Amino acid sequence: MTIFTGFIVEPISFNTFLYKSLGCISMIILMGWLLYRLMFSSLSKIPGPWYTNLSVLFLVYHEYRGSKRLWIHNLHLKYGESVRIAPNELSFASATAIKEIYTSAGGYAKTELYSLFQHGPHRNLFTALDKKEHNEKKKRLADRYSNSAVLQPGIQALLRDRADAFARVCAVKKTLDVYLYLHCYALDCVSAIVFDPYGTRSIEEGNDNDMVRHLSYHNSRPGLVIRHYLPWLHRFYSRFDTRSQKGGEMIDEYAWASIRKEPHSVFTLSTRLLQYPEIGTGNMVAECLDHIGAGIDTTGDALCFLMWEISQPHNSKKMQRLCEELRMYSLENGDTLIDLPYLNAIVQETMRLWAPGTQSLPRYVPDGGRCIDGHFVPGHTIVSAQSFTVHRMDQTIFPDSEAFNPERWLEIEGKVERQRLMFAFGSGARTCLGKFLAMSEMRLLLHAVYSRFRTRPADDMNASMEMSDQLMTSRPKDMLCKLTFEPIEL
Ligand code: HEM
Repeated sequence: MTIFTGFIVEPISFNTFLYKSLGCISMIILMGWLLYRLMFSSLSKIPGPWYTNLSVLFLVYHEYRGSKRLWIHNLHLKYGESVRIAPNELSFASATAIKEIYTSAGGYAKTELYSLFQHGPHRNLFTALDKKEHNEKKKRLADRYSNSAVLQPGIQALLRDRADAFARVCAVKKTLDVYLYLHCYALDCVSAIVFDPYGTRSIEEGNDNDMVRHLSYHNSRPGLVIRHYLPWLHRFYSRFDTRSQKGGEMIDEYAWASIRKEPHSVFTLSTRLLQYPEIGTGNMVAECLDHIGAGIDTTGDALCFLMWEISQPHNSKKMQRLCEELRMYSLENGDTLIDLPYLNAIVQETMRLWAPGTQSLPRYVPDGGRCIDGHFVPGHTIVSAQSFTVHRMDQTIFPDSEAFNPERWLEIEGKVERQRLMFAFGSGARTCLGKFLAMSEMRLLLHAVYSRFRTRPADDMNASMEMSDQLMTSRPKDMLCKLTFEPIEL
């Protein structure tokens, strides 16, 4: 075999010729593919780093490492409110995009990422992907968590009882790891709404407390990412995730035992589910577990960030103002605290900065495509917004947006714009079912603590309170937050 290389004709073997030809062809295909991806693929015109045109691997890498939230946030700061984060995936940060994606008629369906939170074969309210199936489930359950339901005296008494239990521990221990005890508080509150009178008492009782210890220190993110992208590998990987498995077994056992007990209080989730025996006990238990799971880390972590922040010396005036407002209300006449301006401002600012559901809530663009923020986006593209960015990016609406400034919520000017950008509980048909419960839990806990104590970081508190990410939520990095409680002098 001979081949021309310039002007010299060299003899080469057939194999060399074959390899060189294959190499050339592969190179041409690769160049063509790169050119197509970079110049002509459907999302290539949308701003974003060039490499996100090529592969989803960059996104997966950040998801696995737990750096996705900050990676996407920095891309938004660089490229603006619309950013391409993978060949088939976009992130948005404007109020108009949120309205289109999460509330528009016809709706955008949740992606399969949510299936990771399924309990065995059971699809629940949170994990239902099909819109019709979701509507049916929601019709059954929505009134359990409406604002008026949560504010009724029976439920308020349960939440107050749990908040008082928390304050008693503060009084006795004086220095407390609130990360653990706020998770206990959140579990005790949500399990009461789900199963009363069989709610947990994890603030005081050893076995329930142990359950929280197993549930609240897991590192499920890497395992979930592997399960989502490489399900076959997960069987092997999950063997190392023993701590969350043990917590899972304990809470499963608790839920199965509680649904079988009788009677349940009339306002509970279990009472409502038991009215539909056709759905089966397995589905009922799975639904209850979902709500309990949704209510522990979220409310617990939000309160933890809040108490840490307000305990900082530079926030002492804010704490003083909160204490003074709360001390005017004894709660004995059944006050729900819903109208206290500074308390509400503190909770709102906490939800803006540290609402634990900080990350992207992914949805599929419906068939035929849609226009989002002036970009045509083809059907089946994954689109999302993340509250972490939405709550920080627009400095005209949230000036000095990284600062904890509850006072901003007391200003009349710009109120509508601020509210329009609040995305802590999601938006539209899939908005958080437990948001009124969570807000009430937070208000009552803050009353129980700050009408009696001032707090400061404990002398030996060296743990990091940086935000650290799980798959869709964020929590304090070291999962330890030691505060010292000093009784307020009368
Ligand atoms: C600070 C506390 C909480 C935060 C920040 C929070 C956040 C969220 C967010 C962002 C979503 C929407 C997910 C999406 O659209 O993809 C959601 C959904 C949901 N949350 Fe919460 N949540 C909190 C507390 C709770 C509590 C206490 C419960 C207990 C009942 C709960 C139950 C649910 C349920 C059942 C859904 C699914 C709703 C549906 O798909 O129709 N959440 N939550």
